Amino acid sequence: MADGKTRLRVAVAGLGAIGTDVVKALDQGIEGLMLVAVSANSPDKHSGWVAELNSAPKLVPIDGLADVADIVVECAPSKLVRSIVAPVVARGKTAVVLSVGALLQNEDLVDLARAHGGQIIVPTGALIGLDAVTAAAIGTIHSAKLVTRKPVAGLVGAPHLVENNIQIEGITEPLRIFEGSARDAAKGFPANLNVAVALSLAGIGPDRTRVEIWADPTVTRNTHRIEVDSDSARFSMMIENIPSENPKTGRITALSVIACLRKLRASLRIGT
Ligand SMILES: NC(=O)C1=CN([C@@H]2O[C@H](COP(=O)(O)OP(=O)(O)OC[C@H]3O[C@@H](n4cnc5c(N)ncnc54)[C@H](O)[C@@H]3O)[C@@H](O)[C@H]2O)C=CC1
Ligand SMILES: O=C([O-])CC(=O)C(=O)O
Repeated sequence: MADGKTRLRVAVAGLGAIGTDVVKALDQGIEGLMLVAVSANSPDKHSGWVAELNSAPKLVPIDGLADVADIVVECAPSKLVRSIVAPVVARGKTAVVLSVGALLQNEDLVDLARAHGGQIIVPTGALIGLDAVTAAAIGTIHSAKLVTRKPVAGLVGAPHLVENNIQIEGITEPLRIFEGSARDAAKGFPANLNVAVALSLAGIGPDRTRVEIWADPTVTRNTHRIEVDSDSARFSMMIENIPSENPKTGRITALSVIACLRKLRASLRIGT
């Protein structure tokens, strides 16, 4: 549990575009939290800068994180979600999950958390407006839709494109490459459309949430527009994300995680 000063111990799994920024923010200090451990695929690559952090977190394999932390932040490839999250929630601890698309294939993790008093937190991440969506979902949401436009570099290699032999390299005009449910979007674009699943889990679920994906050579930003109609409000919102060093991931994603961590123990908490 928390240390003597009641600071919660935090570990970060995955030191890529998101994890590196989250680790640095934790090291700079977040009220009520302390960085204790990180996991990397190639620890040697990271040992230098990690050792220079003020908090000097331990480098441990992902299966050791639940032993040393109260909160584990998953920022790793989606195939690792189960091995990172299951031991955490089974000990009644908190997992912050970024690879939210993978939760659809691992829905029992939520049952595991419920059974053991753990919690899975999905930050708004690269999206916008989940506060309004969760509020509207207390009433009745009639429809929810996401339209995503990404530069080609943010989509190449996605299984949906490979399996359907859809060529997007060299296109000169926007091309709609997918239309369907959030569930199918997550299967076809596991590293590119976490936002679709986040929207669906906040609202009306992965089968009723509609998704359109465009490969768009005219945009430089990962652009997401949500359109929601409910018995309390109708709203549409758009976010244009500047890609991070990983072109699939918007820069704001790491900032959303940091904001989410700040809220955990903040004296003043704004927003749902
Ligand atoms: N919820 C959201 O809004 C968003 C979610 N994402 C998702 O978040 C996850 C992380 O994204 P990025 O940081 O951009 O990815 P990234 O590819 O930049 O970083 C992932 C890191 O995990 C490391 N890794 C691989 N195997 C590991 C292991 N066994 N142990 C520890 N580390 C390991 C990789 O070496 C890499 O450094 C991805 O699944 C991505 O799809 C990305 C953007 C938005
Ligand atoms: O949802 C994702 O996986 C990433 C994304 O679209 C973004 O960062 O804009």
